[in-house]
Amino acid sequence: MSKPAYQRVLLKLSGEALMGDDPFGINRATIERMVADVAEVAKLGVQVAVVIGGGNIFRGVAPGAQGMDRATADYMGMLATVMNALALADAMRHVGITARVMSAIGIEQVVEPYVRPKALQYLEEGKVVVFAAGTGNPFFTTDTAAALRGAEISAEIVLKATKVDGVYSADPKKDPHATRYESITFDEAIAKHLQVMDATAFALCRDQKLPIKVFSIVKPGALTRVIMGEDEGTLVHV
Ligand SMILES: Nc1ncnc2c1ncn2[C@@H]1O[C@H](COP(=O)(O)OP(=O)(O)OP(=O)(O)O)[C@@H](O)[C@H]1O
Ligand SMILES: O=c1ccn([C@@H]2O[C@H](COP(=O)(O)O)[C@@H](O)[C@H]2O)c(=O)[nH]1
Repeated sequence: MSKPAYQRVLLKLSGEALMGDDPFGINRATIERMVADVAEVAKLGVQVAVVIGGGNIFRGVAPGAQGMDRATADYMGMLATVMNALALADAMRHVGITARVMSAIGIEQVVEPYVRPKALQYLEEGKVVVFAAGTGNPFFTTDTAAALRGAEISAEIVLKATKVDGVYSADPKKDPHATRYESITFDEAIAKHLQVMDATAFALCRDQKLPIKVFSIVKPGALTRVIMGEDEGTLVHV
């Protein structure tokens, strides 16, 4: 069998995708399927760090946050990602994966704080590290947290696992004529205002020469195919 194309990856899991077909929250079958995908690549010896979103629970820019102080709403959003991270680590434990949740916000009774050398140690020990609470700062997103943590841990690539199977010329959920790119440069994605990730995340990855692969978390086997370097999703590159 051929070898994985990467040794260390930063996997950004969409919070929204965790809902499955439910209107909000965490769908059990969906989280179990996602974790099975992660288990498959962890078994290949790939070091996996995860950043989980919070869109299935709360977003600082959601209608429910209207009238709230933005920073307060954003802290709520970050706390939502902590809940998802706990659920994810627990689901991993059920399938025999040792996971460690590290939070960018101090919440020591619940999870340990993010300490970079400790995260690197866990990865080298073969544990999956789940980064919770985004960057720890309001006015950012978990996509930016993925870019930041990916650069910090010297990941070879950021894998954005989402509900769509790549980067399109327009939001494929809104425009049926949108076409998918096989690859696209960071500058092009930013210039065209492609909303699949925020511009801050694109710019950080561009400056750090950290490629991003956008692919579907819903498509069976897609994560393993990406890890094996097979044709899947869209590569965003310098
Ligand atoms: N040009 C585009 N190409 C592909 N997807 C796009 C584009 N523009 C907008 N989108 C939308 O971007 C969304 C990205 O989804 P995703 O759930 O990963 O977002 P997210 O904000 O990172 O989620 P969460 O915050 O829950 O983690 C897709 O659902 C897709 O409809
Ligand atoms: O660094 C961060 C990360 C997230 N937030 C807030 O949390 C929600 C949920 O994150 P998503 O990336 O949208 O899944 C986000 O909308 C922000 O409100 C943050 O403030 N800082």
